[in-house]
Amino acid sequence: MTLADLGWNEAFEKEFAPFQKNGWVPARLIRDNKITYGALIEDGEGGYDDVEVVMSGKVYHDAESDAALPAVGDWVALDLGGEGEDTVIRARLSRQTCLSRKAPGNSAEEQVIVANVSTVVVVTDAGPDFNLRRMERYFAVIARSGARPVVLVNKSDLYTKQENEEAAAAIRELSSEVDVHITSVKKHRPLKEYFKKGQTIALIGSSGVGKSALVNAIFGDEYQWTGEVNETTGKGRHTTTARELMVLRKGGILVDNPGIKEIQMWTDETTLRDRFVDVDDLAAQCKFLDCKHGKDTGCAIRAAVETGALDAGRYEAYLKLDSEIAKLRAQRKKRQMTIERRAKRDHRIKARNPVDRRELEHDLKPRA
Ligand SMILES: Nc1nc2c(ncn2[C@@H]2O[C@H](COP(=O)(O)OP(=O)(O)OP(=O)(O)O)[C@@H](O)[C@H]2O)c(=O)[nH]1
Ligand SMILES: [Zn+2]
Repeated sequence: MTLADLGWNEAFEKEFAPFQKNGWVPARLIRDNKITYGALIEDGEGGYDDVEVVMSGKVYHDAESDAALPAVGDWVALDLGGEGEDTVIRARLSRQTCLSRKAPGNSAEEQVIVANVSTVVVVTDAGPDFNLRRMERYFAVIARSGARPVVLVNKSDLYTKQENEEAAAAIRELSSEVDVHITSVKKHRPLKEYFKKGQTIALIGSSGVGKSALVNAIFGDEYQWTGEVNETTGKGRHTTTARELMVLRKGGILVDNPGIKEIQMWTDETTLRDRFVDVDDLAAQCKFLDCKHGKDTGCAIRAAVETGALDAGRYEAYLKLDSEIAKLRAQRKKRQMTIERRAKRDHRIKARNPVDRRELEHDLKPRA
């Protein structure tokens, strides 16, 4: 195992040269804990070590926004420190790609999900999951990241050859950049081809399209990819020691991080809303701002249904929209963990600065 297996390349090497002179070592961040980060470094014996590291005050102060702070997937320069000292991130190398989304409630703020992703694989099917609008949104997110877009039209065994091919062709129409493959859990070779040494791969797509099944079909013997946080305990595999980047023995690095799911749910919600822009426009004309569009006086939506301007079926679907969105949001809430971590940034950052952290630990100690 070398740095190249972790995604290291010439451009990083070049940028790192001045740091090397300080005796710092390159490391890739694979985990974002509350207080620390997890990082992989070479162990000098052909393998790598998983170490807990903290950020230097300088790295924090130099960051102009949250998005500029080190994130999972970043390459950093580590100061290993002496006996009993913290291992400290002294610098973050430039990102070659960056998968991110806009933070909720603050469209100007960018949330970095994973840095230095080579390929984002969107999994869908030719059946109920097929939605070109949503696909466009995925493509927009991927294009912004700089990663390579790939789409798998999965579960091909459940649809006719023609259905699969039409779905694939329609997706190719959306983007000339994208590689589209027809796959099934029995025919997963196309996905496997992207797992090359040093390549970082993220899989995205609706629940139940077969992401876990595909990954398990390829790597099942070395890694059981559950794809989901355990619903009942809320803990699942995302414990403090979980790796959000999995280095696979056969080559490639799999992104396994709750933020990916965030992107997907946000995309779903926007797509859902988007189907009803015309009804939303009508709603703006209702007499009362809090109109429930039921028996309320002056409801512009009901009026449109009565005149036949709006289809009754669409009206029913629109009334369900809020509850569908509420359902999506409830799912999202389960992942609030990640977002809360970011909201507590200052506290956490403080905690990452070794000097401040000692103070903080002192403050947090129960008083005698
Ligand atoms: N027939 C058929 N079934 C499949 C295929 N791929 C996955 N499935 C089944 O679809 C179901 C859902 O698959 P998962 O791999 O759990 O889906 P996922 O995308 O990981 O879903 P989340 O973890 O909720 O995001 C499982 O019962 C799989 O066995 C396929 O190619 N063909
Ligand atoms: Zn109304």
